[in-house]
Amino acid sequence: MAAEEVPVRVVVRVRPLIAREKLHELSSCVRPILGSKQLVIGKDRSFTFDHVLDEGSSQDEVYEICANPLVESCFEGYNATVFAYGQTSSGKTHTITGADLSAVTQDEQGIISRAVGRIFHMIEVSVRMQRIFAGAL
Ligand SMILES: Nc1ncnc2c1ncn2[C@@H]1O[C@H](COP(=O)(O)OP(=O)(O)OP(=O)(O)O)[C@@H](O)[C@H]1O
Repeated sequence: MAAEEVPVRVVVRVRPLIAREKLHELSSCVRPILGSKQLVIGKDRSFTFDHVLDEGSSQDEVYEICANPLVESCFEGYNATVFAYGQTSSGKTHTITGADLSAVTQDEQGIISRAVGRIFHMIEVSVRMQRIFAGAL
């Protein structure tokens, strides 16, 4: 298996403040600790996860950490599920499907588009290799 063999991994992604939150001068109530897997909530309540991604994390980084090892393990016969959980407006849709479905750029693509792209890429590579081997026989 490409990923470490654990049944469930929990990754926390902290999203940046959005326009309406800035407009109301709200501030973030969570603080990722740089270089660690910890997140501080409020003043001093810290929690540890498998990964903590801060406000600056890219869609690509999220995909590589949360989904790609699982997508690749599917080609070794494993089943896997990725789901987003969080309160309303926490960024589930942004993370899973992408920034804005109507005009999504490659950088903004979410986990689903990236996973489907990767699966087709791996199928293409596998077909090419089969052709090369068949030609060599
Ligand atoms: N990582 C991010 N970077 C920039 N903007 C983000 C990010 N995550 C979410 N947003 C923005 O925050 C807002 C809420 O995000 P989103 O719609 O994905 O939340 P949700 O959890 O799916 O909400 P709901 O449960 O209400 O459907 C959107 O305007 C989205 O563009």
